Amino acid sequence: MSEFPGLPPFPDDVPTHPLLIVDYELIKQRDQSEIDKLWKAATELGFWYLKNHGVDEEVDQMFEMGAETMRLPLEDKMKYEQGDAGSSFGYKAAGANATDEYGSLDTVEFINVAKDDALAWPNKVHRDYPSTVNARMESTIKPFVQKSLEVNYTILEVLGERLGLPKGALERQHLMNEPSGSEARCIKNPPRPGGISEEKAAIGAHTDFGSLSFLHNRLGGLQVLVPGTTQWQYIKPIPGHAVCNLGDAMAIFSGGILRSNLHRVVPPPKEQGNYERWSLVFFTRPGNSVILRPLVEESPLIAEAVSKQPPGKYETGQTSKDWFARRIKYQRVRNRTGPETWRASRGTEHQPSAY
Ligand SMILES: O=C(O)CCC(=O)C(=O)O
Ligand SMILES: [Fe+2]
Repeated sequence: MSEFPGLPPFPDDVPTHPLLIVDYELIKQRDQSEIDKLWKAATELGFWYLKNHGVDEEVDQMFEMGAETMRLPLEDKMKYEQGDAGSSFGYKAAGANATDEYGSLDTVEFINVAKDDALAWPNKVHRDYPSTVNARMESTIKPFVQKSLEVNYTILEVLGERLGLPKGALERQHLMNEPSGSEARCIKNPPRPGGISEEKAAIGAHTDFGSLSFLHNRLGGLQVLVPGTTQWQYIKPIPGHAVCNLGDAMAIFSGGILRSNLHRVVPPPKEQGNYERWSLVFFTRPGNSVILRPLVEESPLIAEAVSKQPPGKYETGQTSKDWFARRIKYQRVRNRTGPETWRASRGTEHQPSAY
């Protein structure tokens, strides 16, 4: 099937950027040519499609959970708002984040559920959630989180091997029992009927903060800025194909061998713009105490890559927790004083002096 039921197809005459398609079943079997393909995608663009991941049913249920949550009155949702201190867990109202240095407002609502809260449920690690989240924590969110973790950890393990890291080296940066910023996010963007400029971003240009993002979407809107080009290009959603992308932590751990690429979300193209856009992401992020720096002592390949870069590049001096909190905090418009606030929220797309 090439289309999503009930939604108009992605228009034929809008250019898209083709991603490499990686087969998760073959990755699990450690098929070498599939791993070569994953490596090419991870080092060149940092984005790829992932098929045969086996999470489609849980994804559908997560979209139901998201719809139930977003239908709650705004005042109920605001009781669970993520706040301005640099935590992303909970609800984010539309317009809470800037999308650029001028302070333009984003248009999306998020419900973010911490992996730690989902796995510990009914115990609490980080915070409380709306009733619609609690009601589905056991039946929907926990299975989605568990399956997504399995997919992401498998991919990280394979990338770790290719980076020449000893077994378990990347896993130690993502210890399952250490609290982290890992989270499931359901995103709603309202219909944006024709006439609204494509440039009116729903989510501004950014790199992801953590290690690996596992994304599911049905309408267009996601765009990437391919290295060496200046034109944003759409990624076309394909049924049964998730989109995976690497975040800043993996670019840093690998000394820049792996790519954390800029992307953004704009209104879906043409007729698709008349529909609500829903997307769902699982973000795997390093443990809170992990210092973000290249793993040079553990891999000659990474040591060599770092030796070719300006000294200190990727030595952030920040823990994963602080890196993440900084990026979240300074994109909040309530913390904005001027363009410097936006710059303070940036990731590896900026030079170390901007960290
Ligand atoms: O909604 C999408 O397609 C992408 C969302 C995204 O980039 C993010 O939440 O970091
Ligand atoms: Fe993103």
